[in-house]
Amino acid sequence: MTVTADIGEVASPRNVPFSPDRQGYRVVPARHPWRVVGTVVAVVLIFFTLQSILTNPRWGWDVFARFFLSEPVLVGLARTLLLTVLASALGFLLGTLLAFARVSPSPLLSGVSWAYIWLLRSIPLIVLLLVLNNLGYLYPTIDVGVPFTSLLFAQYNTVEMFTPFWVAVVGLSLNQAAFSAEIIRGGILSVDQGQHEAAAALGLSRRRQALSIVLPQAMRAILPSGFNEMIGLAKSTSMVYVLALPELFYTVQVIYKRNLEVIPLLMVATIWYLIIMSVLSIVQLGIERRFARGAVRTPSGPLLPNVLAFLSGRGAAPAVKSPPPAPASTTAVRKPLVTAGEKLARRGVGRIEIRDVSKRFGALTVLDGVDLDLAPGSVTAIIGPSGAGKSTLLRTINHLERTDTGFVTIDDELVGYHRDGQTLYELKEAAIRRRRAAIGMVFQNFNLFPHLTVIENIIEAPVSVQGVARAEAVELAKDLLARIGLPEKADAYPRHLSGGQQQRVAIARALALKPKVLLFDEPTSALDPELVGEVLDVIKELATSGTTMVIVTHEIGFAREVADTIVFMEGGKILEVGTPSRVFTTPTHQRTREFLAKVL
Ligand SMILES: Nc1ncnc2c1ncn2[C@@H]1O[C@H](COP(=O)(O)OP(=O)(O)OP(=O)(O)O)[C@@H](O)[C@H]1O
Repeated sequence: MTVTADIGEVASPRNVPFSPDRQGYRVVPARHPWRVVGTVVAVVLIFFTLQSILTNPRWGWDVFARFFLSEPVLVGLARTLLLTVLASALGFLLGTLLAFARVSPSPLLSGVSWAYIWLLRSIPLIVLLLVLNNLGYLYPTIDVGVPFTSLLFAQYNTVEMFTPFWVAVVGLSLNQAAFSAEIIRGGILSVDQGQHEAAAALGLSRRRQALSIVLPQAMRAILPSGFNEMIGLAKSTSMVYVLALPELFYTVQVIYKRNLEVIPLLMVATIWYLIIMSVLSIVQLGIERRFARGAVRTPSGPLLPNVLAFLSGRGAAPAVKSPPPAPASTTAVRKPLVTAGEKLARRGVGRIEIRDVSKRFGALTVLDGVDLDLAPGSVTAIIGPSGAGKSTLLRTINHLERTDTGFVTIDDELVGYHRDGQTLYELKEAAIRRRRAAIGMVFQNFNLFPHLTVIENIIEAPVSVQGVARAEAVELAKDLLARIGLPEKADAYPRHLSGGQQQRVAIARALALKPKVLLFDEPTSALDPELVGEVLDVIKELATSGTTMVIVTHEIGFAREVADTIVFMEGGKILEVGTPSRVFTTPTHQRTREFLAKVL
C-alpha cells in the first residue's frame, strides 16, 4: 500500500506532517521534459548527419580508405607530429625563461622579455616563417669567431644549414614561446605570495623555489591554456606549406592536385588531425590529474584504471591515496618535542640584537629606530594594536623585510649584511639564504606547500638547503611528526588536514632545520577558536626547549603564560619591554594601559 492512499484517507497531504518513520514511500524524480526533447533532437540530428556522410558517394570514402594509411600521408603525418613536439618543447622552454624574466625584479630582464613577447605576438606566423626562410639572403654565412677581429673559427652556409624543416621548427618555436610566456606568467602570478615567502624563509634557492614550489603549483593554471596552445600549434604546422615542407596538409594538397579528389583527401587530413587532438586531450587530462595532487578535497584516481573500471562497469578506481584516517587525539601521549640533549646543545645559542632598525613603506614609517636585545633561549611576545609594525619587525629578523637603517644580529652575526668598518654591505641571495636557515618562521596562514605531502613539506629544506640525505631527512621528519602528535599524517596533503594540524606541521617544518631562533607571526589568528589550543600547546612545549622564540600574537592570555618578555609596540616604536607580571599588572606607559584595558 502506498502512503498516498494512506494519507488520502486521513487528511489532505498538505496538512499531514512528514513522518520519517513511515515505511513504503515511493520516490518520484523531478521531470525535465525539455531535456528529453533536446536529447531526441540531438539523436535525430546525429543520425541524419551520419547517414548523409556515409551514404553520399561524393564524400569518396573508398578514396579516403586508399590514402588514409598511404606512405606519403604517413610520412607527412610523422613530420607534423615531429614539428608539433619539437616546437612545443622548445617554445615552452623558452616561454618559461621569458615568463620568469618578465616577473623578475630586474627592469632590464623584464623589459627584454616584454619586448620579445610584444614583437613576436605582433608578427603573423606566416611572415615570420617567410623571413626566416630568406635568412640566407640577409646573412649568406654564419660565422663563429671573435667579433671585431679577423679571428674566424668556422663558417657555415646559411641556406644549407637552415633547411625548410629547421626554419619551420625555429619559426614555430619562437612564435609559440611568446604566447606560452604569457600563459606561464599567468600561472606564476596565480601562486599565492605566501608560498614565495615560506620558500624564502626556509632558505630555498631561487632555482629550487621556481622549480619545486612555484611551477608545480602554477601548472594547474598553465595546463588548460597551455594545451590549447599546443593543439593550436599542431594545426598551425599546416602553415609551413609556405616553405614547401611536405607535412600532413601539404602532402594531401599535393595528392588532390594530382587526382582531383579534393574532399576525400581533405577528410584524410581532418581525421588525422582529429586523432592527434584526441590523443593530446587525453594526455592533458592525465597531466592535469597529476598536478591536481593536493589541490582538491577528494582526489580522483589515476586516469587509465578509472577508464578501464568504467568500461568494465566496476565504477571509479580508488583515489591515488586513500583518505587519511580520522585525526588522532591531540592529547595522546607523545614524545617530548625537544630532547634533553637538544636542550643542552641550544644553551647559550640564539641571542638576538636589534639595533636602530627603521623601515618605511612610501610615506609611512612602519618601524622607527627600534632597539631590542633578546637573550638566548628567551621567549618574547610582541603585542600591540593593529598596524603597530609587529609583523614587520619580526620579518626584519630573518631579512624577509629589508631595513632602511639599522641592523639585526643573531649570535653576533649580521643578518643580511656584512660589515666593513662603518659600512654594511647587503649579502648576495645565496649567503642570506644560508643565514636564514638558522631562523625558523611560522606564518599566520601556515603557508604549507599544497602540492607536497606533509613529509615532503618537512624534508624539502633539510634536503635542498642543508644537503641532508633524503632517507635521514625522512626519519627526522617522521620523528618530528610523532612529537607533534601527527604520526599518521605523513602522506596526507595539507588540504586534508584541519587548520590546527596544518599549523603543527608548519612548526615541524620550521623545526626540521634545527633553527637557533623561531619566529611566529600570529600563529593562531587563522584558526577556529577550538583549534587554537592544540597549536598553543605545541608552542608552550617549545618555549621550554631553550630555542629563542619571538611571537607576534593577539592572544594576551597565552603571551602571559608562555613568554618571559613582553614587548609592547605602537606606531613603529617599542613603548614598553618587561616581564609579563610587570607589564600586565603595572604597565608604565599610558598607551600600554589603554591597550590592555581594551583587550584584557
Ligand atoms: N609591503 C607593504 N607595503 C606597504 N605597507 C605595508 C606593507 N607591509 C606592511 N605595511 C603597513 O605597515 C604597517 C605595519 O604593518 P604590520 O603588518 O607590521 O603591523 P602589525 O602590527 O603586525 O599589524 P597586525 O596586528 O594588524 O598584523 C601597516 O600600516 C601596514 O599597512
